[in-house]
Amino acid sequence: MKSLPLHVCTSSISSAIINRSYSLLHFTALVALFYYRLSSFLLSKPKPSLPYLLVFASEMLLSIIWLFDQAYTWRPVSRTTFPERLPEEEELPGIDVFICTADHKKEPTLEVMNTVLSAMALDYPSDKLSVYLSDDGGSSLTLLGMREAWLFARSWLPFCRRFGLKTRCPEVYFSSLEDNSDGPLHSLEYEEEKEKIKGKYELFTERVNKAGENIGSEEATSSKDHTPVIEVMDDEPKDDAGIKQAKMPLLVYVSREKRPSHSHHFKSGALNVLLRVSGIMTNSPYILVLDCDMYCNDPTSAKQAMCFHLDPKISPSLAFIQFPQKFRNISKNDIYDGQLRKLFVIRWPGIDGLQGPILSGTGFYMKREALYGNLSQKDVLHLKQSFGHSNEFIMSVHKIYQYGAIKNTESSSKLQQEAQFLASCTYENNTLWGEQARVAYSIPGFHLEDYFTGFILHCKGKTSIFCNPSKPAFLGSSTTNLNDMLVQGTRWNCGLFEVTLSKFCPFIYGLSRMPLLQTMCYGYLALQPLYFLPLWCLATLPQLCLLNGIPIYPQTKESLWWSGTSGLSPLAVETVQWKTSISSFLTEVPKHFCVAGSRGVVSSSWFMVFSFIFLASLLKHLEEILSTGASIQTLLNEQRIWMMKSVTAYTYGSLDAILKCFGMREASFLPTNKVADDEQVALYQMGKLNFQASTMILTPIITLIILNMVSFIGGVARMFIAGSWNETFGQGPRVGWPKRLYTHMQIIRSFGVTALELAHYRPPLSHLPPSKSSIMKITETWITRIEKLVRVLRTQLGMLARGLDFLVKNVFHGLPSVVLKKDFKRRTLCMGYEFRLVLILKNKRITRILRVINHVFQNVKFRRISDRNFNEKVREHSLLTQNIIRRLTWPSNEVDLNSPAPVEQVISRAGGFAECLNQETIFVKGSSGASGGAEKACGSIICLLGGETDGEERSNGAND
Ligand SMILES: O=c1ccn([C@@H]2O[C@H](COP(=O)(O)OP(=O)(O)O[C@H]3O[C@H](CO)[C@@H](O)[C@H](O)[C@H]3O)[C@@H](O)[C@H]2O)c(=O)[nH]1
Ligand SMILES: [Mn+2]
Repeated sequence: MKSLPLHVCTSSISSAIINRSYSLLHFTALVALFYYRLSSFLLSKPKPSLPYLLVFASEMLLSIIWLFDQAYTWRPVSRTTFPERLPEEEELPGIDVFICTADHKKEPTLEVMNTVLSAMALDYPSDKLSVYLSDDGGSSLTLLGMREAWLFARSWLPFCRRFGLKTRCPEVYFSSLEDNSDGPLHSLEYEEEKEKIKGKYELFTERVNKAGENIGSEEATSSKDHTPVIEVMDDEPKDDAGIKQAKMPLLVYVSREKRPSHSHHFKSGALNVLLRVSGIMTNSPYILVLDCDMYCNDPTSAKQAMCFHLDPKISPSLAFIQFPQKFRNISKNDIYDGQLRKLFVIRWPGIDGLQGPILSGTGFYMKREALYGNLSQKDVLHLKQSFGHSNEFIMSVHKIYQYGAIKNTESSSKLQQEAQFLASCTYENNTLWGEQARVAYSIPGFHLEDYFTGFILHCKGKTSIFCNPSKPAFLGSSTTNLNDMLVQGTRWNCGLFEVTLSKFCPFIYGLSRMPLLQTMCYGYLALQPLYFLPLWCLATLPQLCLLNGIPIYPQTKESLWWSGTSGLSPLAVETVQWKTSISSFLTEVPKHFCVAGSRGVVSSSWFMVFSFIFLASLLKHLEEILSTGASIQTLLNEQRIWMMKSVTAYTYGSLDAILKCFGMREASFLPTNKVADDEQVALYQMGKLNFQASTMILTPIITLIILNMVSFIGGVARMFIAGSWNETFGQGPRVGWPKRLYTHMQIIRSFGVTALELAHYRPPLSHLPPSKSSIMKITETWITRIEKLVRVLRTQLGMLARGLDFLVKNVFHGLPSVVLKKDFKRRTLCMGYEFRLVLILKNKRITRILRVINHVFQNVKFRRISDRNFNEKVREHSLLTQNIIRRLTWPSNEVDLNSPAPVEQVISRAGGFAECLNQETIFVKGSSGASGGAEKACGSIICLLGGETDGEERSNGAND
């Protein structure tokens, strides 16, 4: 038994593979995008407009945030625990449960008490369990509620234990009784007992509610100004005399001292007080922290957590076990993404495979020692500096768990005094509380204690574990309306961004202390508030540009003509004259800049990269959604709420943080409203967005919606009226014949072109020295008049080609293959000279043309390339021209206009051939029907290459 593991960790290999391949692909595309952006920025004249630069910056920021997010997907794991293998109950360590409440109006006392009761009823030895409630409101109602809860617990806990209830939050248990499968069914004893308990529960609720009505509003000020109140619930029952009392966990009410002149550090302050007070009372080695609305849904969570804490292999560095935040009030549609799906379903299991999940505020079992920090070799003076002046507490820091001290009535008044001292608001002055470890709030006015405390712990080399059993361990209440959700989001993002702006910025403070991937995870959250910048840009700029007809992408008048020959039909590409500026640019800059040079020129096909990035991220999101069993609707909801959050919560959060940083804003923590409003809940359940929100929240959202609608309608209308489609979408693919740009087919084709480009990791002509690139300088109308083409080519080539050999060596050098394609259906023959030169000849008499071609290439000295690595098909294509020409009857299916050889093959090729493979293609189009156009074309090529032909053909193309 002992040797069996208490828990196992399974890493999901398949999803790691999917995630990593996606990341890699997407990353490549992003690099391509920046390459394009940068090059078109360098090349475009005049320099791009401000909107262009802003859009560029937005894309950069989005990509950086995306990159950090990838760390979460690197190594997702899941864990299983075996609580039945834990040691005997007597050997289990103690647990102190900390519950925080702050405001009895927003956090109904009855609900808080239900959380308290469910924690007391945890399936854990009662003498090892203690529950502390911190009441920041200092409300007499809460104290009264605690006393009542204590009384009710006397009946409730034995009932739970006796019948082994699985639901131990009384409210939930009684409200779901009809469909409750808990307890031994049909047992008369159980039914009887249940009715009795139900009566007691009703009595309990009645008393609490009545007290709530009487309390009035006199408490408003007292919540900010009162002495510490600490009360241990232990009144002995008088009425049930004779019945042997069941063991009960300790229950303590703590309301720390509050003074308007002191900062109280919100929840972190409250938790630190509990840490101290519990230290001198029970000093349990483990601590469970709960929000007041988060009840224990699965009583076994404590034992599950112990499966990790008690594993000697991992426990030395282990700081806490984090359970996911789950919510009882999520509707099926979950329009506000209240369940924070991405966080707890994707990110936390992901980071669990690294150093461990980020602390999430509630539902975690923390090792007390981890919060105290390094205690070794410290003298009393140091300890006092660090922990304050309570001797009792300093002793507790070193003491192991000692339960029962407070049962002794004599010492209990002393203890009470000491506890009050520990809960006073001056106790922390001139100590290290809030710094180092503890519950950290080193940043003035800081309230995001969870993220920050976890961060500090991880920086100290501690680890954490994410435990996500199928039965939710804890259930809380989520926000169910737009306003609350965005207010809460503002608070979180303000906190996150405050850390980013402080000296604890994860990129600086974390990087040297944590592994890179873990830092990236923290970094993602640190940057998340900044989503607001790109979203504001992208939600306004393109729209305004569309409306005003300003092309947002730089218009490149020059466009390199080239074509791809992937599986798609051969493309003809518009030729636009290169401007001399660019040509000279090309000749002047070093070769790799030539890449940039030609790149900007082919802006069109980069449309593909944009589409890829967009589609890939959507598809990945979809994959995540489907693989975790969520619905498509969830995807839509998440996208929508992300955009809404970006323009509101993230925006205000970041601004708040910046203002706080400059001391222009006071710290505040508005607890989330936990009182359900029936009307709101009804709307939420129906899946309707509730727009009853503050103007602060609504203004940006509505403004943007209107702007987008107006721009879209206005922009499209304007384009139709003015016919300025091309200008506006100047970035669209410029593939096709002149004058007939932008047909849908050409747009589709351009995808193929870009795909090829991507496959080769380089733009067209990038391999050529600038001087040779200029061969491609061709005038606009070449395509319509073959003679003109030839003339141009001749003049261009003439500069270089002093002879055929020279030409072959310098221009077509290293081109390994001739590619042929015969398309019987369209009756075309396509012949490519390693994609550099392709002839498309419409002809019925193919053999005749072949003869001509044969003639052309007879004069060329071909080299045979040696390449053992080529696969069969490519090898076939790599044969020299003669070989192919010799076989006048083609093997019909085998010879295909192949797509370019895969990059590695090209690279491995000897003799510099690697330099040469690319897809530049010259098309010569002739029609066989009309007066031997094909022959003419061939003749032209022959002339071009310096071959000899009969006079007729020559006279057509070579007059000048
Ligand atoms: O001055 C304060 C303010 C709040 N709280 C308590 O803190 C808890 C969380 O407050 P809530 O209003 O529910 O905020 P949420 O945004 O729902 O809480 C999330 O975010 C907080 C950080 O902003 C974390 O502390 C929480 O654990 C996490 O659930 C509640 O129990 C409050 O009673 C205090 O004790 N003192
Ligand atoms: Mn909450």
